[in-house]
Amino acid sequence: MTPITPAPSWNRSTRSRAHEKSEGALLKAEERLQAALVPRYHDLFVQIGRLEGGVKHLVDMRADTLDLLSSVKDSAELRSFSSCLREMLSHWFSAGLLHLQRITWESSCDILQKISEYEAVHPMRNWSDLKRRVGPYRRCFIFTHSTMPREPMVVLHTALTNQISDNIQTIVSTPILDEEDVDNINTAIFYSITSTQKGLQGVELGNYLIKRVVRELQAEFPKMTQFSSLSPIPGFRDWLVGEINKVLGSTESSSSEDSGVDGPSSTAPTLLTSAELQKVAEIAGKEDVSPLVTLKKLLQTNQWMGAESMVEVLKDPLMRLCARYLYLEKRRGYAVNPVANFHLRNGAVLWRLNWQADTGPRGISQSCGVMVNYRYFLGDTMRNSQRYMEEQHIEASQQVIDLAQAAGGADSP
Ligand SMILES: CC(C)(COP(=O)(O)OP(=O)(O)O)[C@@H](O)C(=O)NCCC(N)=O
Repeated sequence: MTPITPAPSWNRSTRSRAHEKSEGALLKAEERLQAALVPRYHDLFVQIGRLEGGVKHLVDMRADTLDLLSSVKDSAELRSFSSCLREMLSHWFSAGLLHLQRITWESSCDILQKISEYEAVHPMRNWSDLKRRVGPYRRCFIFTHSTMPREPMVVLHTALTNQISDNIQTIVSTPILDEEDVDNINTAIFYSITSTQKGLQGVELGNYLIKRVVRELQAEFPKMTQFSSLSPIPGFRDWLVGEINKVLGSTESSSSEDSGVDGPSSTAPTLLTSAELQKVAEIAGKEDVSPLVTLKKLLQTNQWMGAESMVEVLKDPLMRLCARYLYLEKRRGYAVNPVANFHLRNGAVLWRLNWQADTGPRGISQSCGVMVNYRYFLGDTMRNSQRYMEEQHIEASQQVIDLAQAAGGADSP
């Protein structure tokens, strides 16, 4: 075999110089292309951001853009405008530029008033409610930003307990206790989080705040070992009514088409077992009406809560269907429920469904009174978040998985 003779040194250096030159030219061309792709309004945003009140103006401008996007048909230009703003705001509102502040009854009135007004999850009825939320066995933390010093950007309410709460009434309606017993605290329950600036949607301030507060609480309570949310399930009741309509619609269409072949009703999603439906009809005293029609009306009017026997018979199907809604219903591969998507993005586990956890009118109307614990196992959050974001994998407890699988197993209505 002919030995490969190395090229003379002058060839090698010439070749490497030519290679470096072409590399350099390529990099310059790439920089020119990147600059050309930056929209002109990007430089305008930079100028505005440098002005007094400019960042707040850009936050409000993005909020207006999001409102526009929700009202007009999908506009690529508007979407690009919004994502350019979001990208810049995410730099200006990065974790290192946010200031953590604990709110107590001694905080200034204007901040306390905003905490009350911004509360989006469990609205406060009066000053006593507010005092309870910042008093013993409670922690309220906010992020502020130097461009809006007296504006809570995001608010997190936490209850300090000795177990993972399964009921919101025990948190927001308990009498104000005199003082905390540190030995009685080993768990943090995140029961309300609200991002107050619509223009910062997608900047993930809530995610930053939860992680920062965990560190804060670990420092204050070294014995704290459990971190979990107690979250609402907005949209579950409406989703369930939609599923009932699908079954009713498919039953009507299959009974009207006398094709003799399995119509949509044989593939319509199963909701309740025949036995469950029969009990609903008996208890409601509507045996001459389709049990699903009766159930739909009971759900839409919250009347099912009026009879203990009805509550009992609906517990199993509603828990099954809620697990299916949270664990199996997806939009573009991710959880369809926004609160589930938020906590799963953070790396939490879909850990436990709680029956009759929120029996107030709001809880019954939005989720048939069911609430969910998204549990933060600190050593696993990064992996869980990565698996959710990259593989759409939802980490869930066996209770949730069993309930969701049972939802698929109920026989046809
Ligand atoms: C759930 C929240 C806090 C998530 O906010 P954040 O972490 O900033 O996520 P994103 O809005 O940037 O995607 C936010 O969506 C919100 O305030 N939702 C309404 C109140 C609620 N907790 O459902």
